[in-house]
Amino acid sequence: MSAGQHTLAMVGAGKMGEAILSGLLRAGWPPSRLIATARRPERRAQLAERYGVRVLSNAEAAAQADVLVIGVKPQDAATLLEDLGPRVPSGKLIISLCAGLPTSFFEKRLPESTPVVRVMSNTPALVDQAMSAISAGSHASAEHLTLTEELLRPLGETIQVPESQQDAVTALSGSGPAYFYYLVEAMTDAGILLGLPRQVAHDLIVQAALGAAVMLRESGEHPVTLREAVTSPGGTTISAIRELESHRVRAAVLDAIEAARDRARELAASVD
Ligand SMILES: NC(=O)C1=CN([C@@H]2O[C@H](COP(=O)(O)OP(=O)(O)OC[C@H]3O[C@@H](n4cnc5c(N)ncnc54)[C@H](O)[C@@H]3O)[C@@H](O)[C@H]2O)C=CC1
Ligand SMILES: O=C(O)[C@@H]1CCC=N1
Repeated sequence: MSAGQHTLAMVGAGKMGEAILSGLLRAGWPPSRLIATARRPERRAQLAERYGVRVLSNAEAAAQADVLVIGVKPQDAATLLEDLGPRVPSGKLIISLCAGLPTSFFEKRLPESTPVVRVMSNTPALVDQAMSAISAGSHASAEHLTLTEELLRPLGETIQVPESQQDAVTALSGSGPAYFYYLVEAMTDAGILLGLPRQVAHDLIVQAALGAAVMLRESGEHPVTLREAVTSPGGTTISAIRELESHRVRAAVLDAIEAARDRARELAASVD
């Protein structure tokens, strides 16, 4: 069955859920085949008004949709499934967006043999530039993986990874946009330090980031080669690079991303 015939429920439609729902609508999904659930009444009203999707209870969503995407925080997943898990009818595909939680976490809380696919996406789904990494649980078939890829492809790139790599993917790519925003904030502050108006500094950095990203993707060159092309002998860039090196920024990046990977593991350990 192709993605075009399914009804999808976003169970816990927060930031990621909204990014995915809005992307599916942009890709041509009719609102009648999309369902959202949310805890707060104001959020439920907002989703119905903003997107025209059906906003139902979790149990109604599980009954009516054939693909259930779990978009709650990892810390809320056990509570959600305690109530919902036993009520999920057989034959549904469960797609989890939850950082850290293994497919086995869901499998043990759902009716036997329920197929579960684990996905780590990221917020650039809002502009169809996500990277969604996909792994099969023990009852998910190649068809379930293909269907999940079809669902997510309008939102950006997709890649299949072994589930053992998902915590690393989460640290690198799920959280990745935040690292770039953090760098943009810091670089904008540097522009202000040097006397530029905030908006000018912001615009300069955003365009530099965009240009660098497009060059990385389209040139196929190694980042070192691209950086060397900017770094003139005796010029300005090497003076900045020397400071970055003396502050051990590369080591800080390695440590930061390892800490994010460790946190994904902790989230899983804390809920079992
Ligand atoms: N925000 C991000 O950049 C990314 C988040 N993720 C994962 O996506 C998931 C969602 O993250 P966000 O969208 O940032 O969180 P969020 O807090 O914005 O959204 C979660 C939503 O689930 C709702 N919810 C919680 N319990 C519920 C229940 N029992 N029934 C119905 N709704 C319920 C909350 O009210 C909220 O609206 C998390 O598991 C996170 O690990 C993955 C990749 C990137
Ligand atoms: O910070 C988090 O836990 C989520 C998962 C990846 C990105 N945001």
